[in-house]
Amino acid sequence: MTAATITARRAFKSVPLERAPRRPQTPVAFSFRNVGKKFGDKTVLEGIDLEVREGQFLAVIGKSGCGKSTLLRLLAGLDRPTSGQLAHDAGKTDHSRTRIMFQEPRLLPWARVVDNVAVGLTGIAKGRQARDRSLEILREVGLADRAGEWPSVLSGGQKQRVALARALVGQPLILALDEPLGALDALTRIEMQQLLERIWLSQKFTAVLVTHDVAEAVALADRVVVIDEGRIVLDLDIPLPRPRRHGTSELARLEGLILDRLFNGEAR
Ligand SMILES: Nc1ncnc2c1ncn2[C@@H]1O[C@H](COP(=O)(O)OP(=O)(O)OP(=O)(O)O)[C@@H](O)[C@H]1O
Repeated sequence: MTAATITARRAFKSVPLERAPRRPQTPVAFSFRNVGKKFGDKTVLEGIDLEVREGQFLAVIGKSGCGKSTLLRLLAGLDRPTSGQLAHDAGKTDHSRTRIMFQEPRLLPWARVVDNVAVGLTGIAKGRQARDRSLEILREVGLADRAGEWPSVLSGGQKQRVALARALVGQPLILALDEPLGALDALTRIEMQQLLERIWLSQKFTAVLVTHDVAEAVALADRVVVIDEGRIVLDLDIPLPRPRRHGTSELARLEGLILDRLFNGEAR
């Protein structure tokens, strides 16, 4: 039996949730403590306890409307919890080193690609320095040769690469990803997953990916949490070596565990 199987089984035996100790030597990047969020009378998140370590890749999965984006917006400081506490490293609530990327690239149509990337350096660098850093990150996402073009001439996948470059150019500690690959075709999506993994491995930021795609979650993440009706109902380690190959039996097994929790509320 592999380590992944053992961890998965352990997580399932203890449904609704068991928290195995994780890399205790690594500092905490952020933590949610008993966080709740309401919109008017509607409770969207409740009793969220989540501690994520620096450099971890976390995927957040759940059915439409379960509160995934709301959780990410709280993390990025775009909204505030109604109850409980959210803390970043050293116990401070500091959103300044968190960047968020959405399903739509949200590029400025009147700014060239390099200037769109430099938007991510607002308040950090300007002029020549901003341009050089933007070009450097464009090289990392494979778009250095498109720096002087307008966003309108890029493909959907290329626009998302620019959005990724803009999110990363300021060297965030935490990158929040709200279904960033959701609108891409299947092949472009796999290419973007590989790019994201490569950059995450080299830059070592903490990644939090909201996705509907269970295969994407287990291919990319160190850990997957499943949200159902505003609560974390499964917290699963994915301790598999990288890079991971799509379609292996180990990944399929973990996908099955997550799908069972999503649709049946339990393991097979
Ligand atoms: N600003 C808001 N005002 C009122 N209700 C909101 C607001 N933002 C989100 N909601 C509600 O909170 C619930 C959770 O929304 P959220 O966007 O977090 O879900 P989600 O899991 O990300 O869904 P999806 O996968 O469809 O994007 C939904 O019922 C939504 O209508």
